[in-house]
Amino acid sequence: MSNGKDEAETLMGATTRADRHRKNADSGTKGGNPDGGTVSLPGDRPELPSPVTPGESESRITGTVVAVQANYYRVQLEQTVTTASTLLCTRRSRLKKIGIQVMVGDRVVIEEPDWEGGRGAISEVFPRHTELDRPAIANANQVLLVFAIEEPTLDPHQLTRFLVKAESTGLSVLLCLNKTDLVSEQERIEWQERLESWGYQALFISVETGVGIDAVRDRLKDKITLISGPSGVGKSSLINQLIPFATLRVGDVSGKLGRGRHTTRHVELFDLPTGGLLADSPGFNQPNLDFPARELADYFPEARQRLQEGTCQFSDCLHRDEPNCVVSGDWERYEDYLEFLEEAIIYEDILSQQSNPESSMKLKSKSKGTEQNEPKLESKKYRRISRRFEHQNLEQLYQDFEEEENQEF
Ligand SMILES: Nc1nc2c(ncn2[C@@H]2O[C@H](COP(=O)(O)OP(=O)(O)OP(=O)(O)O)[C@@H](O)[C@H]2O)c(=O)[nH]1
Ligand SMILES: [Zn+2]
Repeated sequence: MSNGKDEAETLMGATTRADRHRKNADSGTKGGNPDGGTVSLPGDRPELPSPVTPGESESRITGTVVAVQANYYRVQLEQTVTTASTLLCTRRSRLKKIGIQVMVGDRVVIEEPDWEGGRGAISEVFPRHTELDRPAIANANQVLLVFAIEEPTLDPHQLTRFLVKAESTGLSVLLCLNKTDLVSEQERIEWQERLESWGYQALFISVETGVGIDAVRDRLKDKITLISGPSGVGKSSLINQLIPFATLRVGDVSGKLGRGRHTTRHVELFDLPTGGLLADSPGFNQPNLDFPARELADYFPEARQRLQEGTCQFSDCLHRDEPNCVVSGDWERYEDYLEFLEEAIIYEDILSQQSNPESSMKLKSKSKGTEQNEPKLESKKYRRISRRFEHQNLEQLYQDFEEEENQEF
């Protein structure tokens, strides 16, 4: 953990420009998504420093942005100055001028607090340890992926898709299997061994009986954690256990209000009584594989390990049928790898069409007589894509266009 003095010297807005801001967020990364949003870390996934720190010795008021609403930022304070634990803040126009955005999860400095009115102004933003695009969140440490072992029956293919999506964030992945009360000990052990062969030490829990909840609590302590998983696995029930007396807030966290078309990138952080913050991650609940194909192997621990132990003959090997490939072969999820690879290649095609406006974009008239490029949809490649995949990607593309239009920056 960096100390306050070091951080003060590199505070964004104090000494840096907007591009430095991005560079800070990306330091220590390898590659990342072409949209620049997702941070990728090296294969061995070192523990990220926790950005949720106790109060600093300096007298400055610091806190963490827990929600963004229009141009207001709700900041949870690190110091208890009065009884107020949060302030509703604006962003200093100086920050806006130099292009520094404020995200949920950012650690910030607050000026001119109005304790009675519960207001303040964000004057500086600390460098980010991580930065995700979807959902938009800074400084997250890990993804808590929740699945049920029964009701719904655990589907290894669906689980793999969620795991790959979670791995693609570059954050640590913590897998949690709920509803163990519904299966025999034998069945639980079989799953445990299977998941270990995939490279995961899963936590087996039952929200119903309370088994394993303390272990989850322990793993979330002092971290910023994104919770993810399909419907009905017990995420809301787990959150209720982790944040007592927060039923109303849990309603928000579980995303029932937050998964609308225009709100999918909004995220809110909730305080864990044992320290740490928990965020819903709406973007992961329909896990599109929206990253370059060559990155996919990094998102399978089994493939990652093979690549650490050996080297493929071709440096650009996609591990399909190339000769002398160290990844292809006899491991359980290799078929999933091959299937996802095709999907990732299609995603790359879509991206390259986007970046080549002449061939792939058409001008569409917008309101007030303006025109805008939009992707042509009649490409042959599109016809080969399954309808569901096509629909999801287009929806995302359109959403991105809309959001860019609406952005104030
Ligand atoms: N038997 C058993 N049932 C559980 C357990 N945890 C949750 N459930 C039940 O599973 C159902 C779904 O739980 P939720 O917490 O709503 O699941 P969710 O993941 O939040 O679902 P969405 O809100 O649709 O995303 C509820 O009926 C819970 O009572 C458990 O450990 N064992
Ligand atoms: Zn290979």
